[in-house]
Amino acid sequence: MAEAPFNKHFPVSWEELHRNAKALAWRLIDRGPWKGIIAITRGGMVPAAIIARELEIRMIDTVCVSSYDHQQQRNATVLKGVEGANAGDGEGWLIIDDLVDTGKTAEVVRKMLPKAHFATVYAKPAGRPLVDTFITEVSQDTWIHFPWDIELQFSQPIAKLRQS
Ligand SMILES: O=P(O)(O)OC[C@H]1O[C@H](OP(=O)(O)OP(=O)(O)O)[C@H](O)[C@@H]1O
Ligand code: HPA
Ligand SMILES: [Mg+2]
Repeated sequence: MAEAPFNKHFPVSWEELHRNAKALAWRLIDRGPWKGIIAITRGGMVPAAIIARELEIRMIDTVCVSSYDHQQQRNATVLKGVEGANAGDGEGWLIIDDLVDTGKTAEVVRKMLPKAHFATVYAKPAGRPLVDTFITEVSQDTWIHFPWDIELQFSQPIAKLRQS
């Protein structure tokens, strides 16, 4: 498959992620009570932890899905479904992921838990119809760099960038 054309880059700091995940918790609190959270690994575990803390939810399970090698999308492969939580058709449960991009991951997980409420911090237009609640939309050609994938490093002065 050809490399996806991500023309724009959107780095997210830990503070920004925390603030946005907390904003998501504010949106979700009045739609509960929630029986528990299903976090989509791995990216969903960080916002899921923040939301669980804010909503005082201690029942948390995971659905383990893998669909990207860095920016290269593969088929969404389910490595583990919901096991311990007894979530049934998902009624009253929250599914949390960091983002929806093409919506492939969301599609697979929605089939497993059709009545669950699917929430993400970020959404791109193609995935947006599959999410019930999200906080920030970015364009389809933007790659979001999460804080766990990046580190502080030297940045060229703008003048130097102009010269190259
Ligand atoms: O809407 P989609 O096009 O399916 O993309 C969104 C999914 O891709 C990323 O996960 P990834 O499979 O890269 O695994 P990770 O969470 O372990 O990084 C992200 O965390 C979402 O789960
Ligand atoms: O924009 C993205 N950023 C990080 N992981 C992703 N997985 C799909 N799209 C993205
Ligand atoms: Mg993921």
